[in-house]
Amino acid sequence: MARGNSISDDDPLSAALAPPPNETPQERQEREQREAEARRVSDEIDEQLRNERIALKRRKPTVKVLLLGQSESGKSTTLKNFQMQFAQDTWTEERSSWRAVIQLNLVRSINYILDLLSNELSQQSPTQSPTPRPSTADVHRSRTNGSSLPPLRFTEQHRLIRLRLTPLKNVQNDLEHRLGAVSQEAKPGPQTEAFTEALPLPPRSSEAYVQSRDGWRSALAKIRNRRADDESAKAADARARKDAELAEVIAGCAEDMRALWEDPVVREMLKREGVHMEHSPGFFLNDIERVARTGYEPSDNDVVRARLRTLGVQQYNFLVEQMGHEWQIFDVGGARSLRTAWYPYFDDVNAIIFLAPISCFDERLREDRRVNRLEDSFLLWQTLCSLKLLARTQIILFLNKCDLLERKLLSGVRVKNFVPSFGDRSNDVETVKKYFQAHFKEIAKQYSPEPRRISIHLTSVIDTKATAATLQAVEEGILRDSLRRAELI
Ligand SMILES: Nc1nc2c(ncn2[C@@H]2O[C@H](COP(=O)(O)OP(=O)(O)OP(=O)(O)O)[C@@H](O)[C@H]2O)c(=O)[nH]1
Ligand SMILES: [Mg+2]
Repeated sequence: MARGNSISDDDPLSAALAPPPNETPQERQEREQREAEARRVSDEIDEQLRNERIALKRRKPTVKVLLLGQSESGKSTTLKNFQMQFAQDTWTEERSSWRAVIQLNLVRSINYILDLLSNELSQQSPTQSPTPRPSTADVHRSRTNGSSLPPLRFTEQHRLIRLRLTPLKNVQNDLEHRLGAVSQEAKPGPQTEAFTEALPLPPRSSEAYVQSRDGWRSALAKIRNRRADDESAKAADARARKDAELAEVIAGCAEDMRALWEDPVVREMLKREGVHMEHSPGFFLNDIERVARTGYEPSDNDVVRARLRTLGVQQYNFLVEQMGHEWQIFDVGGARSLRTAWYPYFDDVNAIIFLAPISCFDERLREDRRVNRLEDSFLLWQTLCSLKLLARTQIILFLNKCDLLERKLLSGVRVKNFVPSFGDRSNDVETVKKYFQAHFKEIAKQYSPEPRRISIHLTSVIDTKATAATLQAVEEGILRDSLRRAELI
């Protein structure tokens, strides 16, 4: 090919690409062949890139869901339900790791009762000074001690049971040590300015966002039956021996634990203290015989009732096979001091499932005993609804713990004593649910920067069968909404 007029001799690139001036016909043919080959390869690459782009467009986008709500609202329990429904294999694999958590939940309840008992016994014996009362933050209390009642009739048997159950203190320490920080509940701390807000402002420095990914799944990994990748055979052996030892101690205490829990004087003591063990998270006192047996294997129902708090942010990915979408669910810690860690997840989230435990209308936050738990949920909901960043994010509201709400109302707790605006409405479960639901709806309507539809579900997420149906509806709703938004874009 001769040099064309348009090519300037001064252009070094054109000069380099131009054919040599004295090209023979043979050389020209070879050059043209080389150029044709280069064009073919280039076209092939273009075609490949085009196909990849089309495939990428066809691939279904990842659906990101954030679970939010105060501590003990049921976020991790909801995640467990998702796991059970959409990731059966890992669920089954992880199930036995919950044994230690359930043992700890049980032993902790017993030790709590023992502390109260010790206190009562020492008051009866003039030679001993009373032991400090256990923290009221650990269980749900609603009444104060009645001082005009006849004294409780403790016997020698109570002292013996208390003595025989002493080894459970060490069992609790051992289990807490092995599970790490997640096994400790939030303690009421000094009420710093920052945490008096339902959703504290995000920290200025991005460093404060550095979150431990050390969620409950890594705590479980530490106590797996099988050997961890980085664990020596000797260490795994010692761990298995320790597990067996703890299980033996717990099994040895089973009879006394049952006797303590079923004892009428102890029950009366709990009643007078206003302690409702059965409303507390991680309640296994009605399952002592089964849970304390050596070789105990947790059931699905046990696992959803087990309590282990979330500290870091727990991410869980799974594929919803029928739809072919990958789902990423983020489970966060709900205590006030942990809520600043939520902000980085607001950016590109498809949907938020907000859990409000409506049975908590008569309880206070563990981390700040001045704050009513339902009031905290209302405030948190209001703050989330009003965030501009989330104005177009789909929000699904779970009014959770309906089973506990029903039990509480049936036991005679009156809503109007804790929520004055409830007034003289009937204290039955349907009226109370409707009232709370209307309140959440009204807040969303009043504070959302743009009109939004909120889908509300009345749930008891420890009921895995009912929750499976709810999650199916939630999943379809989220996908429909995400697709509709994608089309609008
Ligand atoms: N009875 C009853 N218990 C529930 C329900 N939902 C959750 N729980 C129990 O409440 C406790 C706390 O639930 P979690 O799921 O750990 O709460 P969370 O919101 O993850 O709490 P943090 O990790 O502290 O933020 C657990 O023992 C659950 O089994 C419910 O609907 N009914
Ligand atoms: Mg949690």
